[in-house]
Amino acid sequence: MKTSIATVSVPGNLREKLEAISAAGFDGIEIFEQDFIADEGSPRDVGQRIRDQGLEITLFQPFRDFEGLPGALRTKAFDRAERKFDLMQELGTDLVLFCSSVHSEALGGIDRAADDFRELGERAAKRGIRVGYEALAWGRHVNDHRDAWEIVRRADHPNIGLILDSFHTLGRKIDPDTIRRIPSDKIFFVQLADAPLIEMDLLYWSRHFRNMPGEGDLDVTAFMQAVMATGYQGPVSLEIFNDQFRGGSPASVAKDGLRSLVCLMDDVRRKEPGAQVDLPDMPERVKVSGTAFIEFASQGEEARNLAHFLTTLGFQETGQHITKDLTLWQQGDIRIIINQEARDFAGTTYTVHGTNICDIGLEVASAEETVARATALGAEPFQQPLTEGQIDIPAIRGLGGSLLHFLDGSSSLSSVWSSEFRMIQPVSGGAGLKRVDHVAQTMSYTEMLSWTLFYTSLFRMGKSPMVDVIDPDGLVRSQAVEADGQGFRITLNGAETHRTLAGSFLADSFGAPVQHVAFASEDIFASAEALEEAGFKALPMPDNYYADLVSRFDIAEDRLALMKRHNILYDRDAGGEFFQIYSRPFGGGMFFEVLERRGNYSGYGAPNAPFRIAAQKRMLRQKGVPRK
Ligand SMILES: O=C(O)c1ccc(O)c(O)c1
Ligand SMILES: [Mg+2]
Repeated sequence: MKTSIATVSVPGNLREKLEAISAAGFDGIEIFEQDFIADEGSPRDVGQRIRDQGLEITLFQPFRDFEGLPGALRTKAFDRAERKFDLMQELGTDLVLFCSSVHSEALGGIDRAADDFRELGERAAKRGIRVGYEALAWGRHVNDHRDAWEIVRRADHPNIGLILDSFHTLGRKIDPDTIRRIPSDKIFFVQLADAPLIEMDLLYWSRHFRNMPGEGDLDVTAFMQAVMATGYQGPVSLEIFNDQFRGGSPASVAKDGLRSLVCLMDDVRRKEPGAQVDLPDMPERVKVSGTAFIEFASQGEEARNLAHFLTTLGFQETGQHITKDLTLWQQGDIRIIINQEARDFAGTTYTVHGTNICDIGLEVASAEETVARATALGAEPFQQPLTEGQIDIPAIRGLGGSLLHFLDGSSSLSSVWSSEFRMIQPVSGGAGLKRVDHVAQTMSYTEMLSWTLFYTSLFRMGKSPMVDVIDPDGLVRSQAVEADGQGFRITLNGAETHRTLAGSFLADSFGAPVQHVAFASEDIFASAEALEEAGFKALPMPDNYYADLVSRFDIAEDRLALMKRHNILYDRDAGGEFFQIYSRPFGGGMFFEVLERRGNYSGYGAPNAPFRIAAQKRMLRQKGVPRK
């Protein structure tokens, strides 16, 4: 399988783009004409530079407004085509994309366009060039791949073929199965892009919101299944116009591109048994059933404060590591580790971020398969020297360089707690916190799609619709990614400015990955009592909040009084009810949340977010943290 990506998909200048695309491991590029024009090199030099990076030019694009023109305009279009053929020969590529015309004077008619392409095919053939025709979703007369195919079919020339682009087909809600009837030798090239479902003008949507397959809401898998069912064996190429990527890093955009492409093609071969996809085998997405542990890196006074904080949340120190400076804190099924080692991985993250969550342990169906799949998709396996008696737990790098460790039911891994920790007291019920409900990771907005792709390509996890969280000082976008069965949930919070609570945490901690952890209780009121007894101080919520709550929901007086007393926040959706208590901030702006879901409430209390963020900012100011 030949993998390719359009230069327009990657940020930077042409040199930076090529370097990143080559380093990511692509076989080729579609050279977007703008990127070539902006470069100072001659066509020959640029072509050579591309080949020197080990890349092939799979396509030159786009050629606009060719077909259907009358008289002199038609002659001019053919002349223009000849000039671009010259350029292609200098660059060293034989395939060009002609997109359907948007010219105000272009005339319609399938036969007229077919005649133009037949004549163009003759001219192209003399140069050994092939022309692919793509229906832009907003083309003036042709905006559907079925019409483009009919034109190509009637042009009936070996040098004229069809180019398919998932965005134009799926964005117009055209059934991708219509592709199955097209002969594969007439499909010259295939471009792939996904996009979030947003109602807007097709052209604007395409030029600003496309994203990598799997990052959006279009069924790119069904599209590619149909393409592969024809027997197509040509390049599979990403063509992504996206504003977030333009502001991102060339290396990570290119790397994500290859991850998304490999993941897509792996899905395609599983769902479309006839498809011939020559990719190395990899295990399928792995099921995550829960959070095995949350590990903090901390030192000295900060570590003592954290330990005390955990005590007020009902945790008890239950174990100590046999060789390392690690303490284990438990309550219900929750395990928290405080790692005070100065030298190993945790120590390094402490130096950079201060107290932070440096490692999350996940319970998965197979730890070995998780790492095998992650590696096949370009994630970085992690290893550090083991001390005597330490078990080698499979791990990879996750967000912000933090770690994800994987535990499964295999005997060696499941014995880690008993073999590596000396138990000092049994686990108690504490304040009734049962398990980790979710972990909230913070990142810059430009990185959000990347981490969504990371989780959904590795694990059996799905994303829920993005919600806007209104911070008094800016917008934070929040994307929940949830494991099938809901045993592990993560919210990805993308900050656009450092003035938001998420953004200032990110800036102050130099990119620490986790801002808060939420624990699930099965009786929030009992937990609130127990927390109070343990010395926990909730984030105070203003009376205005509760006055508004009673106006929006039917809440009995005595219950409202209890909620007010314990600073319990409330929400309800079609599935059920939701209660939350926030802690006060600690460390560099981290916090905990205690929550109870009743019925099938599936959200995260987004309507409460503006009020609790305002309350958190108030607390931080009272603590003397300057407002940015
Ligand atoms: O937005 C455009 O004009 C444009 C150009 C070339 C393409 O291949 C495409 O899909 C869109
Ligand atoms: Mg295209």
